Amino acid sequence: MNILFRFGDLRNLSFAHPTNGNSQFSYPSYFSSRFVDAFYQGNCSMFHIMCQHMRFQLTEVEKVMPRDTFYFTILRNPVSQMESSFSYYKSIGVFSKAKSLEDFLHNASRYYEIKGLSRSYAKNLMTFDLGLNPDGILSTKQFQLNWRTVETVFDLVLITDYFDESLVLLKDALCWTLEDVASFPLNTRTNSTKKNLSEETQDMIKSWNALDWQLYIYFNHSFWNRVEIYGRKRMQREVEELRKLRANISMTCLEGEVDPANLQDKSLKPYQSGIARILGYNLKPGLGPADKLLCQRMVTPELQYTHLLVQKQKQSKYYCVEKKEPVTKNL
Ligand SMILES: Nc1ncnc2c1ncn2[C@@H]1O[C@H](COP(=O)(O)OS(=O)(=O)O)[C@@H](OP(=O)(O)O)[C@H]1O
Repeated sequence: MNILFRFGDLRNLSFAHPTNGNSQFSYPSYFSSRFVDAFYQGNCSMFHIMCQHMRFQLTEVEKVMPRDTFYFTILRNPVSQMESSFSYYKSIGVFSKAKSLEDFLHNASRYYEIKGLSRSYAKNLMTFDLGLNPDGILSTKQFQLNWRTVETVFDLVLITDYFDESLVLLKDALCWTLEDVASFPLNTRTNSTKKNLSEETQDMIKSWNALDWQLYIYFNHSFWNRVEIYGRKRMQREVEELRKLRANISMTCLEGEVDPANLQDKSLKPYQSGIARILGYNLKPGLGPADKLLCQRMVTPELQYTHLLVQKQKQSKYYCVEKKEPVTKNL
């Protein structure tokens, strides 16, 4: 999200933000155009970028975004995702009574309620967020239906586990530069709040999240097909370049990644959730004004950056993107 925020911020592009300064579009409800600031108020017809948390619903997103919008999403291995989700949302509804992730998995039918408000965090989270049914039947046809829906809607599906390769494919698809996608990991947890999982627990997570697991396997495969088409050597070269660039920016900007208690600038403290301790960054002292702005933006957490962009957009009286006529294709 930080990459999109910075790209739009630098170019004064307009963002579709959630109403009332929220960072989510009334999640876990399905996305609705009513949840978009300015659009709801009728001040602005179209936006350049929409990237905040939502449960995706194409028909409503299409009301807000231009016809030629590029849609992309990112999937993650459901095993590490569930471990992360449990630590982020341990204190709420669905996980609150479970003594551990293992306890939750062993007694899932007791803890998980299909109508529960926080159930999205506990089962097939990606399937849910993509607007599909997380409690769907486990059949080959259902898996295929999910793959096909996702690949019809999204122009590009990235994989968190290959973050740098993903960034290279993204910048290529959008005709951006490596500078545009150079970024630091954000929302990283301290090691003490990460848990190593046994083989047995990993297998239980895969079968509990079978719809996500099938999505992940399919798109992991299609991701590497795309890399093949891009060129393995070319990919390797560009990933190396990206890592060098990140290392250089890090030398300029960062003193280090630290526990939130040790942050010098408290305004850069990431939101802390559940039992997770989310790390932040201390910037190098004595940065010049231009470097300071760039460095600060690169480590500004999601909630604070959203607030900055909302304020900026309000002051500029909502610059809008013209709604273009639909392109009729010969089908
Ligand atoms: N660059 C990069 N490469 C690989 N992984 C990364 C990167 N940046 C963030 N992360 C990991 O993503 C997890 C947080 O995801 P999000 O930023 O989407 O969080 S949130 O949903 O907005 O709360 C969180 O995972 P966990 O640490 O396992 O919880 C981050 O560590």
